[in-house]
Amino acid sequence: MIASSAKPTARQLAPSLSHIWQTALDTNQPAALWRLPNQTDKRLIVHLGDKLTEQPIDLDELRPGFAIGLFDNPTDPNREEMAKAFYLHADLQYTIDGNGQVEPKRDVPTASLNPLADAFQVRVRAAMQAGQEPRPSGAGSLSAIEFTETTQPDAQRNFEDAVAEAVRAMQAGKFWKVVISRTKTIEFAEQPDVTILFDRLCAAYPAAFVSAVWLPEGTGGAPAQIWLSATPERLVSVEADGVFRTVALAGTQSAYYPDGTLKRTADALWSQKEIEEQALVSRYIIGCFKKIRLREYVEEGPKTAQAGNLMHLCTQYTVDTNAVNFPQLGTVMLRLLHPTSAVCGMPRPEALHFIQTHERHDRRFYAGFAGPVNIDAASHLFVHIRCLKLEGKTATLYAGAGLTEDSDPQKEWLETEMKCQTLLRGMRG
Ligand SMILES: C=C(O[C@@H]1C=C(C(=O)O)C=C[C@H]1O)C(=O)O
Repeated sequence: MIASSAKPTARQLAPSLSHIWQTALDTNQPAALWRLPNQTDKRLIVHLGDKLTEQPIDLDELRPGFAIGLFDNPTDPNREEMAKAFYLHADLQYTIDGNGQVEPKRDVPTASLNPLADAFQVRVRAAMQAGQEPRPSGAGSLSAIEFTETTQPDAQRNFEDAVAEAVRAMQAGKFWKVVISRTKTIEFAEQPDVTILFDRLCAAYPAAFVSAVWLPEGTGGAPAQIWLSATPERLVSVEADGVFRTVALAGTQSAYYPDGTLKRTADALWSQKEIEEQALVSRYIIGCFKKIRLREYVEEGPKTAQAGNLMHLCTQYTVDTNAVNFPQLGTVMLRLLHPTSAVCGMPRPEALHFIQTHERHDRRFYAGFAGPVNIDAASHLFVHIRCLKLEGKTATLYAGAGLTEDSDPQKEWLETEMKCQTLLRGMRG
């Protein structure tokens, strides 16, 4: 017999991303996996210990972790309350490089968590020894992941009725903008490996923030679920050097001509309705700066930005928090901005009320916010759109459209279809 007992290399001994992710699922430990826009490294954290609860998101105080906040959780802008979110601590941290090589970070969690951390590592090793081969990393993975769309016969009519109703309310002067959303359900042939879907989205959308968040049963009283997204919209970020960023993103068109060729961003034409819709979002952000008497911000745009299969109008805002001596700006702006008029409307209370009374689904984390906090001394929170909720083999996709009094219900429906395509195309790989 030819000996096949060559010593395993260090590489073969290292767990793969899917080993660690699967162990988090098997042990009911919440986990978050993400890749920042235009970066190669992916990050994974596992939360050990206590059940997740909603907590105030104070970027200056929280220990490293990942926040995921509900849409329907606005704070009263007149009270000094902080935005709330479910918060996963980075008790175990891993970096996954461009070749799929996993590097654990040697930060020991707090002493009381050590036994849990050890037990987790044992489970990961057991998964490896059980012969679960680490799959090749990257979107090139050949495993077919099949899914079919579930037909929802009344979905289009219900959505268009809600749009027509919103248009009437805006023509009557009740509010100026509202974002109405709908869902689309798909059924996977078998429970998908989320790390493959995540890798595919990363490869398809290098400029997006891509994330997958595992919330075990009972988080916020809900069944076990995984939220997956590839969002183009930054809500609030504060870099290690103290630079604060946010964007006003709105207006949507396909990034392709009808014959399938890609448009250049410079060739995108925008209607008056879209220009006004985006200007409302910009005005809202500037209104927030005014409220806190911040004058020294840099505004760039609006410019056309490509987001996967779509294009949007985007204005970027940056502030040097060191120069203006305002270290809490990120925390304060998160409280003031969420939910922005890009996903809710203006004025916010009226738009929110309309959404709550006219949408037939609970948005949960759709149009909430998600992202790493105090990881490598930086925090990056994104508006949680272009997302889906996975429960077993069933995924619910969410997509919305910003409406003004000039909106056409059928066009808005098509816009939500295009937004659903971002994830559907990306996941097909
Ligand atoms: C609400 C969504 O997207 C938002 C709404 C947009 C619009 O109305 O044109 C554009 C970008 C996003 O700010 C979504 O993708 O579900």
